[in-house]
Order: sequence, then structure tokens, then C-alpha cells
Amino acid sequence: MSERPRLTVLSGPSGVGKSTVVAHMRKEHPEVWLSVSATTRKPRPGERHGVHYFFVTDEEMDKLIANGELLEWAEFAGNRYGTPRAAVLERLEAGEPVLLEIDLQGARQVRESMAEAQLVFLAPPSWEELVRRLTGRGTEPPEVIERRLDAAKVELAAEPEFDVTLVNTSVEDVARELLALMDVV
Ligand SMILES: Nc1nc2c(ncn2[C@@H]2O[C@H](COP(=O)(O)OP(=O)(O)O)[C@@H](O)[C@H]2O)c(=O)[nH]1
Ligand SMILES: Nc1ncnc2c1ncn2[C@@H]1O[C@H](COP(=O)(O)OP(=O)(O)O)[C@@H](O)[C@H]1O
Repeated sequence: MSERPRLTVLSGPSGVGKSTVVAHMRKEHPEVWLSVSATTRKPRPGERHGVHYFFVTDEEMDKLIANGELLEWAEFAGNRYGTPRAAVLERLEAGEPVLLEIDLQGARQVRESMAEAQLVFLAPPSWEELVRRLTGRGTEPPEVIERRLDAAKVELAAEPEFDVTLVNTSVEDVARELLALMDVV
């Protein structure tokens, strides 16, 4: 039996390329299960309920938290995000690799509650490139970008807390490295 951790957390600043890397990886390995988070953020064009996120109201999020239905949750740049607990535990019990794409505060909570989790930090090649990617994505207005860049400074400083750092220069390379860390290939 594999000794590798089965729960992998991918974190990194907004705009570094987490979603892009995960989408690339799952195109070739659809068997890799990614947890779908609940969020109070409004959907971006093209985002679908139940696929990218479960888009919930503030009241619904209050209930999920109060009922202990989230494995972890955090407020990020003015919205709340959380990982539904039941689906993750089901997959882990079935022995399947599980991937969470969550922020630094969430990663810290997972480390506390699941010591066997593997924490992976996705870093940008440079600060300038991070700004370029976040701005170039064109999904947020300037004041939201500013807020996310402030959060990015805190997240970049926390990189040493992670087990592994991958630098997102090439999406293909990072996707391959992540699969290897998850013991999928
Ligand atoms: N703690 C926590 N963070 C999450 C969760 N889902 C998403 N996030 C993080 O929230 C941050 C903002 O996500 P999002 O609004 O989709 O922006 P994007 O990452 O720039 O595309 C990112 O760092 C996500 O990884 C979750 O369930 N829990
Ligand atoms: N390795 C890369 N090289 C160049 N651009 C990238 C790379 N990875 C992602 N991007 C681009 O950067 C932007 C932010 O990526 P995204 O996956 O939305 O980031 P995140 O999920 O971390 O917020 C997108 O426009 C994406 O196409």
C-alpha cells in the first residue's frame, strides 16, 4: 500500500494559475477528484453552480458553518469560502486521491485537523508576472485586484510553511509535478 498522503492541498496567491493547472491536469486525468467549495462570491461569467463552486448566500454559508458541514472555511478578500466535509471524507475513505484548491488560512486549518495532508504552494515566477496574470485575466475590477495583491504578499511570505513549492512557469510541467506528488502517475 502507498505510504503517500492522499489529501493534497494546493494554495497560492490569486492569479498564480491554480485553476489553470488543475484544469490542465484533470483534462488528462479526470479521475483526480477536486473538492467543489461553497462560496459567497458571485459567479464569474462561465462559472457554473456545482462545477466551479456551490454559490451560496450569506445565510446559507452561516448555516453550513453552524452545522459543522465544512472541513475548513475562511474569509478571503471580502467573501467566504469553505470545503464541504462529507464529500472529502467519502473519497478519502474510498482510498482515492483528493485535491483541495484553497487559500492559506484554509491550508493552515487542514494542517491542524489532518496531519497527513500534503501542502503544496504554487508560486509565481516573479511578482511582476503575478500582477500581469491577475490583471490580464480581466475578471476583477481594479479595487478587487488591489485587495487580492495585498493578500498575495501575506501568502507569499507563508511559503516556508508548505511541504513543497512549485513555480508556475509552465502549466504542463507543474501539472505533471502535481500528479507525481499525488502519486497518480
Ligand atoms: N479556505 C478556502 N479557500 C478557498 C476555498 N475555495 C477557494 N478558496 C480560495 O479562495 C481564493 C479566492 O478564490 P477565487 O475567488 O475563486 O479567485 P481565484 O483563485 O483568483 O480564481 C483562492 O485563494 C482560492 O484558492 C475553500 O473552500 N476554502
Ligand atoms: N504558466 C502560466 N503562464 C502564463 N500564464 C498563465 C500560466 N498559468 C496561468 N496563467 C494565466 O494567469 C491567469 C490566472 O490564472 P488562474 O488559473 O485563473 O489563477 P488562480 O486560479 O490561481 O487565481 C489566467 O489568465 C491564466 O490563463
